[in-house]
Formats: sequence, structure tokens, C-alpha cells
Amino acid sequence: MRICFILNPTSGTNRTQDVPALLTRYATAAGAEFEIQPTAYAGHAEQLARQAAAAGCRVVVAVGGDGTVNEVARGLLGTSAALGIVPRGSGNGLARHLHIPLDLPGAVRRACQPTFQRIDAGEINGRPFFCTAGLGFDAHVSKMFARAGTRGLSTYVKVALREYRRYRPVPVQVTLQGQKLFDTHCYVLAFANAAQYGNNAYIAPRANIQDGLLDVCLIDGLSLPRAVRVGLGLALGTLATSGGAVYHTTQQVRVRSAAPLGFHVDGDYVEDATDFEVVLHPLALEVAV
Ligand SMILES: Nc1ncnc2c1ncn2[C@@H]1O[C@H](COP(=O)(O)OP(=O)(O)OP(=O)(O)O)[C@@H](O)[C@H]1O
Repeated sequence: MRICFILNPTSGTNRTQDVPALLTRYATAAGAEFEIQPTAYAGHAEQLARQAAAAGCRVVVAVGGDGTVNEVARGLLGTSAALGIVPRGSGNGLARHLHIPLDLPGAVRRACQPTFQRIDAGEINGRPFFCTAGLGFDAHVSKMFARAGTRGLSTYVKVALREYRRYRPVPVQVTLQGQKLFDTHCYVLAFANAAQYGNNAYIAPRANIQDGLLDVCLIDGLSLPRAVRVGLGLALGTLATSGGAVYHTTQQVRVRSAAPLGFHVDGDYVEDATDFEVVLHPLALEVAV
């Protein structure tokens, strides 16, 4: 079985580690036949993943955060290679959901001696996602976080608190499965394939990544008491029962917004739009876990 590690050299906070040397050490110890391909620019991992699959690699491993995982997984859709993950980001949402070890030696061993499963994949306005996508405040925070200059959980929390004071919900019309359902306000409208954003922040604690359904989580406003409830719910995995959010499960969602709204895929801000088409592709990706 051939394995290709696709390494984002810019991900993670520990830049002093010689990651290629560590991957080589642990993959050799696991008896793997492997290669390591570093990315040269943002977006490169998708192309490298597709090439590795075409060259016959059975497992293509994203070594990085959820952004790199998204790129590699995107490249593997429709191929016969499975996605592995060596988590090196700050959130690691998909790795956590799939119970992949968060330490490098454990994750490399898992990628070299995996079991295989299939998981669902989401798509928003033509862009695949595997963990979560969303409109509103979470996308806005992703956009501001990308501009912050530093990364990590503490920057994320600082940016979120600062933006909370400024952000206002936007009127939206949400249609589930082709049937008009409601006019509401969007503070956050999250589409969850996996249960968490990353960092064990559970936006949709009941989400099942193999059930052919998206868990749609709506937060229509965020007064301070509700923000506290939502924050606790995210951290404790109790958001679905806390009254802070409303949930639906569906395979397809359409959203029309009264004003441009930002959206993110797997935590990376994409752009602003007023029309959103979200679909779920059941069991579209094989994972090595
Ligand atoms: N060689 C590269 N140079 C610059 N950017 C890159 C390179 N390779 C990948 N990227 C980009 O870096 C972005 C961030 O990567 P990733 O999400 O893997 O790490 P992270 O930001 O440290 O993790 P997290 O998102 O969990 O905080 C990705 O969206 C990817 O497009």
C-alpha cells in the first residue's frame, strides 16, 4: 500500500519541528512505502492529492489544519484513494470527529495501518466541505481571523469577542429540501457534516458524518445572555438542548439573503454572496482512520 503525505509547511504553530524528518521516522517504523510532497502555495494540496491518487497511492494524508484537509479531500473526490490526516492545525475538527490521534507519531501510525470507511461530503455554492460550512458571524470571524496576523485559539477568541460587539444579523429566507420553510434572521446558519468546528466546539453535537444528512443549526440573534448560553453549549456539547439554537436535518438547503453575507468552508472564509445552495453528497469520500 503506497501512502503520500501532503505537507503544508505553513500550518501549525510549532515551526521549529522538522516535520518531514518526523514523518519519515514514524512511517518507516510502521513499515510504510511512502512519499512526502510539500505544498508550495495555497490551493496546491488539491492538485498534489489528485496526482497522488492517479499515481496509485491508496492513502493520501493531509499534514496540516482543516484548510489543508479540505484541499486534499477535495482532490480525492471521485478517486480511489482514501484521506488520512496528520493534524497540525489549531482546530483539527475533522480529525477530532474521526478520532484520529492528535499527536504526530500516533497519527502517522494510524495513516499507515488504517481501517477504511466512507463519509458524507457537503457542498456550498460549488465548494466542497467535509466538517462544517456556514453563513453569518462564524464566516465573518473567519475572515477577520485570517487578517489578524497571528493564529491559534487565543487570537480566535479575541477576534470573536471584538466582532461580537459590531455584528448584526441579516434577514434570510431558508428553504429546506425544496419546500419553503421560514423567513428569519441569520446570526449564524451552520451546515454541519461533522459535529464540531474544531477545538471541541460542538456546533451540531448530534451530527452523524455517515447519515446522508446535514445538521442545519440556526442562531437568529445573539443577545448577551444567549451568547453565554451558546458559548457554554459549544464547549460542553449541549447546544442542541440548551435552547440557544434551532436544528433541522436535510440533504439540501437554499438560502436567500437580504444583504451580502460571508460564508466559510471548513473554517476558511470564502466570499460574500446573497444566494446559497447547499447539498450533501452521501458517502462521497473514503477516509483512512
Ligand atoms: N505552501 C503554502 N504557502 C502558503 N499557504 C499555504 C501553503 N500550503 C497551504 N497553504 C494554505 O494555508 C492555509 C491554512 O492552512 P491550515 O488550515 O492547514 O493550517 P492552520 O491555519 O495552521 O490550521 P487551522 O486552520 O486549524 O488554524 C490553507 O488554507 C492553505 O490553503
